Amino acid sequence: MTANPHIRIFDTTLRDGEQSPGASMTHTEKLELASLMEDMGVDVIEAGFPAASDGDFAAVSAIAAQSKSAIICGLARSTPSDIERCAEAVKKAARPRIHTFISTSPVHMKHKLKMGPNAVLEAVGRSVAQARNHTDDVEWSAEDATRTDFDFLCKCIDVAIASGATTINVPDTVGYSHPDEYGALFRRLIENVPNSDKAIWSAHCHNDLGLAVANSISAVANGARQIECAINGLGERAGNAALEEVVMAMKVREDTLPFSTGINPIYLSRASAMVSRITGFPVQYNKAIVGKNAFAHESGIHQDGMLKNAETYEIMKPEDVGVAKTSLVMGKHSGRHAFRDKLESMGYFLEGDALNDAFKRFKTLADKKKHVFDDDIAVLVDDQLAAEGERIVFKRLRVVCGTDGPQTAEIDLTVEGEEKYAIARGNGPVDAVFNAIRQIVPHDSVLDLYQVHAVTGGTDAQATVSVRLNGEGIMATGRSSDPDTLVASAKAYLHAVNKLEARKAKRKAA
Ligand SMILES: CC(=O)SCCNC(=O)CCNC(=O)[C@H](O)C(C)(C)COP(=O)(O)OP(=O)(O)OC[C@H]1O[C@@H](n2cnc3c(N)ncnc32)[C@H](O)[C@@H]1OP(=O)(O)O
Ligand SMILES: CC(C)C(=O)C(=O)O
Ligand SMILES: [Mg+2]
Repeated sequence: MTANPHIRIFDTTLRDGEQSPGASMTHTEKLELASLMEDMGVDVIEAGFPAASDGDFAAVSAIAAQSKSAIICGLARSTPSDIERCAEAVKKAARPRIHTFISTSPVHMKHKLKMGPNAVLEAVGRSVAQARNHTDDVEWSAEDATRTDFDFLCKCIDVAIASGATTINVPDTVGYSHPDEYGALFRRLIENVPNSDKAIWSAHCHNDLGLAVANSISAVANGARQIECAINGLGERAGNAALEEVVMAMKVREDTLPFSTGINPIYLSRASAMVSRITGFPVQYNKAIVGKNAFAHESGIHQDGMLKNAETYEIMKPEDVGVAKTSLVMGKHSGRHAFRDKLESMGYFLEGDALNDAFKRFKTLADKKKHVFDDDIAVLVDDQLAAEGERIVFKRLRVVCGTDGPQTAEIDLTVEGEEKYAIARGNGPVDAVFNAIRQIVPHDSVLDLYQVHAVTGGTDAQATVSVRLNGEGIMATGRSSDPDTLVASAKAYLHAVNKLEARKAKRKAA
């Protein structure tokens, strides 16, 4: 059996990625990222554009100096001064590469470079030869290759290879191509360019139409052996092909994409988090491989499938890409299987009616609340367990409050199974609620403490209310939680009344 062809992963997060508006990185951050890239197994690190600034030059030089085994590459225009500066910056690397480029499309040559095709051809030969004077690893790129006349592109590449280029990059600079077309371009170029076997062919795709990863994969299927990509798909405009996506596409679909890379995917999650932290660009929740939701399931049918066998809804293992584990997120789409599993993981073992009741209460809460956290579930179950066997049971509450007053509360309770209703006013909504309860359950105890705090964050957080009553020297504290603070208050008060009554009865019996 022959080994799968090796696809070189060329990471341009530090060069094309940094060109993304707002993504500038400090010297130290660049070194930190380059070091992680080496650990991860990146073959070529494009560390920057040394002629761009003294800062860029210093960063490329430092990355070259700290490098161990990866190729360290700098980008240069075809101008002699850019190439000299780049050569100087990468020279300390164990494996230095100069990457030089010039545009070849009619629109770029005419309007941007203001050069004719012959002048461009001359620049290709001269720049590659100059770069070869410094290193035997020279990459040449035809900027805007996908909008370039095919015959002219072939001529340029022919000259680049003849002048010593060892890697030929065919960028889809403006993200214009689509997979069939881009793959066919590689096939045609490799078939038509003389000495095409003397160079490694490289894909560099932008994501303006959301096709960067698909185009890169198509290039590989048609002869490319290097993919230029960036962590989190960072890069000019809509970005470059995302490194984590191209790597995992080839790994997961090795059956139809028989290629290998040197990347250890366990680092993918960490690399993504590092780039996000450094640039301040958040990772989209539904981003493939590294998004917060890439291994999270909320809907009941999927959660049930996942609990039975993870292969039902996951095509790769989260731990393979450095994500601790799949998360079954509890929300309004969750089902009973996942709810029970969650409870058990939190140490609650409910069965039968208790489980059904808790599940019903959980669904009611999830309908009201966007995020149901473990703490929310804990108080929900604790409340239910505490309420079991209580004499006075809360049913319904309606409160009128606001600036115009009077604050009024209407409450429905059952006392030993018998339905009771009361309406009362108060000095504020909480007072009105407690007065209404007192009408149904008259008692002499005094309110010692009333405290509210949020269980979880956000304006939809559950409020936990604690109420302490003191009657005839006996104290009882009630506690309850609900997204509605007044409902939590009523339930906490009743919880305390129930406890107080039970304690008084115990004392009498003693
Ligand atoms: C598709 C890509 O990603 S290309 C890489 C993009 N990266 C960058 O631009 C890196 C950051 N750039 C910079 O710091 C600056 O643009 C520099 C230092 C490179 C050049 O700065 P300046 O000399 O002020 O030129 P400016 O950026 O305004 O214009 C670019 C010049 O380079 C020319 N040019 C562009 N590409 C090339 C090329 N590959 N080879 C030769 N000349 C080129 C343009 O025609 C223009 O020339 P002109 O001044 O004669 O009109
Ligand atoms: C400089 C080249 C490789 C580039 O970034 C592009 O064409 O997108
Ligand atoms: Mg680019």
